[in-house]
Amino acid sequence: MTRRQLIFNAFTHVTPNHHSHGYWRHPEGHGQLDYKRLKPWLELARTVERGCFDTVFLADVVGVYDRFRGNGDTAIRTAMQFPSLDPASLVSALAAATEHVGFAVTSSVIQDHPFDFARRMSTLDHLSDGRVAWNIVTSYLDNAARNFGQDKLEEHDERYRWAEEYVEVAYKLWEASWEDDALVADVDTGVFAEPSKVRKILHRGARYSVEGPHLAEPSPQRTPLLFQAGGSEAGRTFAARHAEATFIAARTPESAAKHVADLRSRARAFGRRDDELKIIVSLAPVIGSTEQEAHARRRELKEWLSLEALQAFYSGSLGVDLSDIDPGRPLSELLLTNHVRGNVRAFIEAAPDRTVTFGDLLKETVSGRFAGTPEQIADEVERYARAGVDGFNVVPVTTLGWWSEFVDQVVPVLQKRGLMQTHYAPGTLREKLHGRGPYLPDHHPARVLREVVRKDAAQPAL
Ligand SMILES: Cc1cc2nc3c(=O)[nH]c(=O)nc-3n(C[C@H](O)[C@H](O)[C@H](O)COP(=O)(O)O)c2cc1C
Repeated sequence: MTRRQLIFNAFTHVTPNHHSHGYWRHPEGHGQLDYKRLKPWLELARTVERGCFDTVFLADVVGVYDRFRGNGDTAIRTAMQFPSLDPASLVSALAAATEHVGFAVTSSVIQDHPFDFARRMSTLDHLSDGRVAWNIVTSYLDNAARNFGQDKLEEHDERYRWAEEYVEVAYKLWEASWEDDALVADVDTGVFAEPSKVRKILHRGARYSVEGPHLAEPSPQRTPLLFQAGGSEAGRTFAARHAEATFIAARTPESAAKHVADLRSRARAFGRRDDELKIIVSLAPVIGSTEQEAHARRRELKEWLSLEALQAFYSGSLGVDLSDIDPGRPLSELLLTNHVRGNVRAFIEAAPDRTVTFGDLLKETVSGRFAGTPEQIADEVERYARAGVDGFNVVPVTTLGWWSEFVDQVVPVLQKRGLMQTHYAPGTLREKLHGRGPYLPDHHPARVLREVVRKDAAQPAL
């Protein structure tokens, strides 16, 4: 392969069930109940590093899924992304146990003040020697909004406008507050940092007013590597402008190819090169030593899925209470009714097989599960790579401890085919993924802000 090998993220969530809702009850899923202890996470990080994964990707939501039947009871009863712990708190421990693998932390713009958040990410970037990424999310749960002082979630596109200001504040702190040569630590003169080169950012915007300077000195990457997953018009535009890696929810290579083409043309319109935005899809493989074994295991695992938990999950993430859609009805029938609208209709229309029931679709959709031998899984990876995707969020089928199965059985096949790296490139996470320097390119909006802040700081104070 001429280009860099594909990206592989170990997709996980500090909770009993991330996407395989119901599997905490399965004998192989019990390990996930240890999500609140450090040891299994250290094992996970070491295992995926042994398999040359690019990152441990920590998903997060900051509320309970309370759209289904208008309350959070189902999520609470079925351990559906609940309870959950703070992902950022894990990272310094995982960084101490590893040397190369990166750590992506999900954090919503609705949850932390950007001043505090920027400092926390700079801290983690320092402590991990530049291995941190931020998954920028805008939240989709009303309960999350109410946890942070709002009556309900802001309207969808307004959340992306909010995100624009949020990243602007963070960028100013990361990129523009400290000049590269501000820190001198000169023992003879007693000057640690040069005050004229440590700037206030003087941000005044619709939601935030932040004086600065940034309390953390520049970290190895300054701005953490930027992940994002926007499916909507506003979300795709945001990804095309800011993200260095974006997730797309594609169920077939054909739909992935369309989405890739769309994102590439949007990114080009922002003056970005194609390789500046990596495009990632989910891969949730059930592994078998034969195809029959893999399919039998998949059928067996499917029995453990909790339909209720899935209804609660999709009600929350699609933003529609699905309790009035009979899960036993075939999709073709549902499409005939006017009752199913908006993104639920789009969700059903995108199903490759319309003869299945709605309940089956929910089960099939959890993470795009694929069953096969390691060779067949590698074939599937190749199909998506040919459609133009740059990498995969690998979703563990059962539990925290599942990773050794993938690393021991599938990774060697991927590596043999040149699809996955066999060793890590040196440097920060950004250097490993993008093969250029540790910082964002100078035309990225974060770097452009350096000049804006310099000019603002040069204005005489009023
Ligand atoms: C692979 C993947 C991972 C995601 N992880 C999270 C997450 O951890 N937390 C979250 O709030 N949203 C997460 N999302 C949801 C996105 O942030 C976003 O809300 C969703 O893709 C819909 O995009 P839109 O708001 O532009 O329509 C994820 C989406 C995808 C496809």
